[in-house]
Parts: sequence; C-alpha cells; structure tokens
Amino acid sequence: MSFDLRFTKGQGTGNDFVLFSDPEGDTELTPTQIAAVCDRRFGVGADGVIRAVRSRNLDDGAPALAADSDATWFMDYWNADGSVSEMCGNGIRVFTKYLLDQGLAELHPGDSIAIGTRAGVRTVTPNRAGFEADLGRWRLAGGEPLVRAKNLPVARPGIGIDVGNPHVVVALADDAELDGLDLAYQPMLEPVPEAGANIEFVVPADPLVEDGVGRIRMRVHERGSGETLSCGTGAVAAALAVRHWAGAGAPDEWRVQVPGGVLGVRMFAGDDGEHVALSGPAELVFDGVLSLA
Ligand SMILES: N[C@@H](CCC[C@H](N)C(=O)O)C(=O)O
Repeated sequence: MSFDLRFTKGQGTGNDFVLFSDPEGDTELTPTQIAAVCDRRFGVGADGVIRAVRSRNLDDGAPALAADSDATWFMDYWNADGSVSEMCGNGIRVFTKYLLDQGLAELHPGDSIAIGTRAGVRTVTPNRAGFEADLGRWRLAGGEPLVRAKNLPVARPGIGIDVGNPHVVVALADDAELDGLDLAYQPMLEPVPEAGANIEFVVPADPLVEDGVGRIRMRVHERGSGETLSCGTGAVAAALAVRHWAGAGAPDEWRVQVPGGVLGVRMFAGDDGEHVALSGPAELVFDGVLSLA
C-alpha cells in the first residue's frame, strides 16, 4: 500500500531537511522510508527528516515533556539513514520557520517559541540572522577519544561534548589539513562511543579573536548522515571546545564558518548554569508531495 506525504524542503546553512506535519502523531515512517526520502538520487534528498507532531500526541517513549511546558509542538528528528537523533540545531530553526509558515504557530514581536525535542524543551527567538535557539546546558562528555580520518596522517585526540546530542571535536593544524580531509569516508573513533558521535574538525581563524568574537572554521561528519555542509549543534560543540582549549579570557561569542555559511554561538549564564545559544538563517525552499510505498 502506498500513501502521499505532503512535505516542505528547508535548509539552514546548507544543512537540509524534509519537513512534514503530523499533528495527531499517526504517520509512522520506518527507517527504510526515511532513508528513501533522504536519498539524493531516488528520493527528495536531505540530511534529515523532521516531523511536526503535537507534543501531547507523542506516545513513542520520548522523554516526557514537563507537564507545565508550553511546547505545543515537538520536533521529531531522523538522520538520513533513518536513525533517530535527540537534537538538531539547524533543524530547530528551520522547524520554527516551518511552523510559522504553515500557520501552526504565531510569533508576535519580542516573542519566543518553546519547542519539544528528545533533548528537552528548547526556546527559539527570531533575530537578525534568522533565529537564535537556546540549546540549554552543555557538558564535557569525558575522555579524549582518538580520531582517525582519511588524509589525516596521524590519529588526533578529540574532546567529547554533549549539547543534547553527542559530539567529538578535533583540532587540526591549519586550513590545508582541514581542506585535505576526505569525509566521504567515516572517521573512526577509539574507543567507539556507545551511541556514536558527530565528529567536528576545527581550525582557528587568524586572528582567533576579532572585536571580542572568537572565529573558527569547521567541517563535520554527522552521525547517521555523513559529511554535511553544516551542523548547528556541531558548531556549538566546536566553539565550546575551542574556548575550553583557549583557557581563561577566551570569548563567549563565536562565529563558526562551515562549508554552507556562518553560524553564531553565544554562551551565557542561565538560571540553572551556563547555556549555549546558536543563531543562523532558516529557509524554506519548496513544497511537494511524495508517494511512499
Ligand atoms: N545537523 C544537525 C544535527 C543532526 C543530528 C545528528 N546527526 C545526530 O545524530 O546527533 C544540527 O544542525 O545540529
């Protein structure tokens, strides 16, 4: 039996998504169907699929949202291989744009919107770049896994950072090393983290800090999607890692250059500890209907 899936294609700094609305939570896509949608030759083509489901209708064992949460909508996220992820930093901005475009949510000037995710409730606010998402508290994941990648002459130690989803950030020597990586091949981690990880390769810009803002370049190999043009949570993890390595006096504001554009990262004091926020553009590209087997 086949059915029609009405979707919207969106992107944020070249990280692209197929979004669809399922308010009642009754459209179950299998990992095979997700992978077929994301296939760039046989499907629509995307780094991930995002379902907009009303939080109260999500009954698949996702961490319950606090009863007093005002997150009406839940961002249900799958990677291109059909695996589930807890969080997507570029996706949450594009998701917000989609909710507004579809008339599923409204934002008055000065308002923010609460979005449910598998990493918890996140707040998104329009800003000059497009949107800023408060990704909440972050933590060092512990350990320094060794990272091997094609064209990297020796294994390098990475740093594990959790921003709702898992990342390992590796510092490279210079632009030539970063540009020379072949990320069509899956980089290897040792030890292998149980849940896998997104792997970010970073180099500092010259100068590292300009007008009080830290500047880095990054490429990423995403868990479940391979090399992408951008990863929002990856940019956040990369900025946190470089600030950690830079030590006292390093800035709390960062500009991260990825192959698909530029993202902003800001660390600030929240009520419950330090939070990190990601800002950048969000675009809806086209709508379509896909017949799924
Ligand atoms: N591209 C996203 C992250 C998507 C999920 C990731 N691949 C994972 O498995 O954790 C971003 O912009 O953050």
